[in-house]
Amino acid sequence: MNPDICRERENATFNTETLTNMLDGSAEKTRRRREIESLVINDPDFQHDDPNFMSRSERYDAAVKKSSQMIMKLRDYGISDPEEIYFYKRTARRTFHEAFGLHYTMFLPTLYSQCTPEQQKKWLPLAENFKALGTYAQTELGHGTHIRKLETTATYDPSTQEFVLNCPTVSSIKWWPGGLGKTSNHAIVLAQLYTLGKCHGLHAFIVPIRCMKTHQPLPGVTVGDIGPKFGFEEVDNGYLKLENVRIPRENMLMKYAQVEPDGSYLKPPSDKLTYGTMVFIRAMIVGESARALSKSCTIAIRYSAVRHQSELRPGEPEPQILDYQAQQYKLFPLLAAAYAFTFVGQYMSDTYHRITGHINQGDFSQLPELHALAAGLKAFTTWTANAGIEVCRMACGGHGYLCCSGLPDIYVTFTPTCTYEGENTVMMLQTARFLVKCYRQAREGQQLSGTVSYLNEQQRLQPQPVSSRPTVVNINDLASLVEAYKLRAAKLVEVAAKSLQGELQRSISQEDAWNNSSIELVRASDAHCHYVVVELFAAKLSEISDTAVHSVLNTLALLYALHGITLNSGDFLQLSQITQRIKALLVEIRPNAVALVDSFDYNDEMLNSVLGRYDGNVYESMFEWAKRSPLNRTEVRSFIIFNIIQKK
Ligand SMILES: CCCCCCCC/C=C\CCCCCC(=O)SCCNC(=O)CCNC(=O)[C@H](O)C(C)(C)COP(=O)(O)OP(=O)(O)OC[C@H]1O[C@@H](n2cnc3c(N)ncnc32)[C@H](O)[C@@H]1OP(=O)(O)O
Ligand SMILES: Cc1cc2nc3c(=O)[nH]c(=O)nc-3n(C[C@H](O)[C@H](O)[C@H](O)COP(=O)(O)OP(=O)(O)OC[C@H]3O[C@@H](n4cnc5c(N)ncnc54)[C@H](O)[C@@H]3O)c2cc1C
Repeated sequence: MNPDICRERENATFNTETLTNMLDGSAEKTRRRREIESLVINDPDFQHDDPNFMSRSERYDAAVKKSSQMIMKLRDYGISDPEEIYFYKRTARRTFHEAFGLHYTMFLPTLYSQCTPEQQKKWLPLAENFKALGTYAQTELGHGTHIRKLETTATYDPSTQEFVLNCPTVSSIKWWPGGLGKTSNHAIVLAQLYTLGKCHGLHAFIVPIRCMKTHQPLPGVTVGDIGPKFGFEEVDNGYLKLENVRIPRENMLMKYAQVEPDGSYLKPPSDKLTYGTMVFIRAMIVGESARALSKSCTIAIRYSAVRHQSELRPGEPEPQILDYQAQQYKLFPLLAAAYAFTFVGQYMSDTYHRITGHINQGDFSQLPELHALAAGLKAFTTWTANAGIEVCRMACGGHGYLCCSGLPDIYVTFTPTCTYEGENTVMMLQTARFLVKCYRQAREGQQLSGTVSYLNEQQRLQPQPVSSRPTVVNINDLASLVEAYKLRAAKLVEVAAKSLQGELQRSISQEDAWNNSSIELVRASDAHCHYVVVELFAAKLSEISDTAVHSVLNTLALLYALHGITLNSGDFLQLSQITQRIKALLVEIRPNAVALVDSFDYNDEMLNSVLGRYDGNVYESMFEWAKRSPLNRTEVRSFIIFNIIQKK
């Protein structure tokens, strides 16, 4: 064990196991999670070479094999709890996505949430036993964001009681769905529903695309892989062109909207229920932001504890780079954000399941807030985590740029979360739409609830414009900082609403006024989400009984909130002493940095990083990894070079 990293652990002021248990929910949950992870770690079937040493085709084949192995093994172990399945899978897939990912994350959830009981009776056994292997095909070449303009059509033929599916133009070819190119034999296809000559907008259909026996494409189906990408090399994101493909009427997902045998259309309680799977994934992505950022912090901080470089004081030994204030200022606010997002991810998941429970009982009243919250927090946390992973990579110097550091793979796998499941700017604008509506309701005296109730509070407290009030902050008191973020959010929502109002008074259209206020609208949503994160971090602290853990997390929460003020100082009165306070907090966190990342409890296999190894023996393992590179399998690779040298 590296002596530096041993010393770091000896210097910690809290018990990492206590914090790990808190993050898991209990000591028993930690035990069970580790037990499941060890099933993968000790399984020779999952000991394979680094995918970075493989070609794309080899990586895809290996991913399919791994997905298949996981299915068999989970069955053999009798593991069926969704959270335990997730622990097993994330250990096995390490930093990469799995070939059957979309089947689990979107195909099955769509069947669960949008099929009638009769349709579930038919399709769930097929899908849960992987006879029907599916994906979620919504995006087209011409449209990803603007789904109301998707062009694929599903036209009902009452004479045969079938839907006829077509991609009428090049721009209507389905493009991007994960697992579509080579893996899936079915797809949930989002298409414009036409019946009795009328278009009823976007609806979801189960479409067989490959023969369940031969896996060959079915008649009228052109399908394939879209080619190499920035990352996601294990995933066969694909294209799908449908030409007069006929499916039975019963293949339209009819829990909310129906087409009768005669073609008559029964509309849903809300036309946004078709968008339900997207809200689910957005809500789950918040937790993924926390995991990607916490992994990156674990790697960068452990490496920074064992890396010695440069000279702090003449004549003294080279210090640990973690002792540089600049290095701490890079990494510790990200560590704080990783904890903040861990708590927000738990809150978002709980809120999603609570509200969808009400929706399943027919209460749709909280759907708008769920949509706005999931959209905003997905954008806010992925933007922060995406940038943070890069900071962690660069904080590791040259070695961070090696694939064996784990950081490039974390980055290329995570970065599309800013785009897929709702491009982040578009998502922030969706949240702004909800905030402006709530602001107007508060002005009219309506009582708001949930995460926007502060808009009432600000109206009641002081009638004058929020923006005219000074932001006085007690920088040592988290409650005071929460208030500052609340006031900032209220101020920026008001600024955005007034910008819209001003544009409208210039008698331009609502749509142009909206577009001309987009900068303020995005800033208002960002401020709202930032307040929600700070508020939730503070609320979590009130649940912690262990004084040592409470103290270290309180320090992180203060750092997160104060650092956020310095990043947005224009929205707060730049309090000069904040920087000094931040420096003091960095010093406070320094002895606990490694213990704080240890508490995330990532085993080496899942971290997949020679820099972030638990034992800190980075150089030895880097050298061993490099020697395994395929280029090193022979001493002389290119005889051309050899001949040139000989000719000299
Ligand atoms: C099990 C573990 C899971 C872990 C998962 C994490 C890892 C995942 C790994 C890999 C998976 C990769 C997945 C990627 C898959 C995809 O990308 S699928 C495709 C995703 N595509 C999108 O997200 C499209 C984005 N665009 C839209 O959602 C919509 O076009 C829009 C919301 C931007 C606009 O919709 P539109 O119908 O035009 O509505 P508006 O006119 O803007 O607003 C009208 C009202 O509708 C409300 N609304 C909009 N969307 C929703 C919704 N989803 N739910 C509820 N309500 C919604 C909106 O607020 C408006 O309401 P008001 O009129 O009252 O203001
Ligand atoms: C790795 C990966 C996996 C994917 N998997 C799937 C999948 O499984 N299934 C599926 O259906 N799709 C999938 N997608 C597609 C993904 O959902 C879309 O790419 C995403 O929704 C963004 O849409 P777009 O590509 O049309 O971007 P665009 O909307 O064209 O974005 C381009 C720019 O236009 C801006 N813009 C667009 N509209 C507005 C507006 N109203 N106001 C202001 N600015 C705007 C955006 O902010 C952005 O800056 C995947 C994509 C990726 C990268």
